[in-house]
Amino acid sequence: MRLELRGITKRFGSFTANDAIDLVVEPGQIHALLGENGAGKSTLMNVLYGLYRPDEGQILLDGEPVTFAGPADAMAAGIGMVHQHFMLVPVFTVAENVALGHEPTARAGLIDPARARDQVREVAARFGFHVDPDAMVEDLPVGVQQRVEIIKALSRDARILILDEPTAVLTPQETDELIEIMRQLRAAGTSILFITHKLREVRAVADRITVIRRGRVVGSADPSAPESELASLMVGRAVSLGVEKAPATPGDVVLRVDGLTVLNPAGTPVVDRVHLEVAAGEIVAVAGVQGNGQTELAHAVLGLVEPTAGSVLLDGTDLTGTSVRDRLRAGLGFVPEDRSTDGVIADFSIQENLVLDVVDQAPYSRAGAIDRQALRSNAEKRVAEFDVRTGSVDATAGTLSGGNQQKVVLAREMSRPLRLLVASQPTRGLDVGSIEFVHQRIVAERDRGTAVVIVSTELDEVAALADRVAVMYRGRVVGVVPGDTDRDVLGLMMAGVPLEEATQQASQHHTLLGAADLDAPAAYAPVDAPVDAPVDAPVDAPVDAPVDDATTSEEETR
Ligand SMILES: Nc1ncnc2c1ncn2[C@@H]1O[C@H](COP(=O)(O)OP(=O)(O)OP(=O)(O)O)[C@@H](O)[C@H]1O
Repeated sequence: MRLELRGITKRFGSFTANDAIDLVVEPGQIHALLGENGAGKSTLMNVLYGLYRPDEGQILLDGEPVTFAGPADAMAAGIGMVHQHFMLVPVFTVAENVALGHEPTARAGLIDPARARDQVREVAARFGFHVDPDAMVEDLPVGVQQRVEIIKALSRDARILILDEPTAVLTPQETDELIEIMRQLRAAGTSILFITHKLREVRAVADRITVIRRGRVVGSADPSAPESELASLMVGRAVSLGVEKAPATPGDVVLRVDGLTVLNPAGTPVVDRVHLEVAAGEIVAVAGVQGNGQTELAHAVLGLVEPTAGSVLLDGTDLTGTSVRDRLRAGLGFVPEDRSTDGVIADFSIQENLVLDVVDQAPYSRAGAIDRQALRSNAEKRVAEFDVRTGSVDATAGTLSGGNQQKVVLAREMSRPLRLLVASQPTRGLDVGSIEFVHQRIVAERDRGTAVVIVSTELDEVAALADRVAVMYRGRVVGVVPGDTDRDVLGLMMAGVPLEEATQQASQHHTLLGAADLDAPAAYAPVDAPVDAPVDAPVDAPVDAPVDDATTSEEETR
């Protein structure tokens, strides 16, 4: 099916998020949409999926103009969308999730299990990928849950699939698998609109690239163009894709984690006797496949989870029994891995989000009263510094694009005097220009004498920042290696291969995107941590309930 967007304009109040956008996607084409944070990519996709009504412009399918009153119309016309936050019901099986709300497999609210299973098998076979229809969604790794979302869209005969930053939450191996699936879909004639900030992926899979800046199409690019060219087209200036960094000059130990053990509710150790020391003036990356205990380790340092054994010391002081607030006040900066649940409060203004932990202190509070002017001038400074794209610091965080929400979290956590910064996936969702800036800031923080822990599944990020890398596998730190260790070696260690063997194997084995072939930790009990849990959709919610972003929009009342 040929898609044409003609002159699409979408405004939010006086702000124009999409400005007369023209775009053509040919049948069986993978069309990448590139653009800096806040450029208007998600807005455009939400228009195409019927979540927003455009103020001007037309959508044409095979030359015929169409209008969508909601996602149900878009789906009926053959458009499917896989959101970043999956909309699956965790306690349902794959087949039940695919059938949910969909005729003819679900009638009068009742799902016919046999037909639902057949449908999953049929779609999976048609497009050449595998998913067990009887598996419970909550037991599946993120990459497979995403595959379920794709099957769900395909089972509703989607011929144009929108993937909005689908790889942001995937491991390198899952990313390789998704790219393979995208190729199979293309071969079967499905068109894909692919939003990503990762230029390597664009170059690996896209047939065509359209670049959007400040709501307008600014050009198209050839997928074979060098990354540096794509990067500068995206942000409108030259971007250095690495970060300048002098060797670290570590000082005294700031963070000392000693024999730390955290159990999940089932009693399985998810952090298993971990020892780790991080000195002032160095960056230690904790690398690992998602779900190997990194999240819980970070949470234990923050004080969100109670360890069953071991201790966390900050500047020699045992933090056991101290609250999160005490730790933040002692100079801990914390960037959570999931900004939307733990990083910003969507209904609070940007100004308020920038001072969440310190609003009751000077200069923001005096004699019990909040100094609004102090809040505002702080926000204006931070927004300019971190290039948060917003019309006003009074806007709620929920109206910001994903990347700009992440910048608010970073600006808040990195704008007070720190002893220790623990940042999980600090640049998730950021465009290349913003990554450059944030990486420079993190290195500057190190050079100021802060101890920095980066928790990352991105090997590029680990390579860019780390002075040392602690690799976690099944709750244990299986090795601490220098920051310039080969990424294939790191990848293999992340899959549980000991350092020596990993070094040997790495010279023989390379995957599509240059990361080592990782095995998911199959024998490892699924971690019950709240941050890793799939988003709970209420069972009776309409299948196409809009995403969080959309519900905070002016369209809510539609
Ligand atoms: N519901 C809304 N109300 C007001 N403004 C909004 C709303 N949704 C988006 N915007 C604004 O529109 C602009 C475009 O946002 P959009 O989410 O489309 O960007 P994006 O290109 O997807 O960015 P990112 O790469 O950060 O995800 C942003 O400046 C954002 O603040």
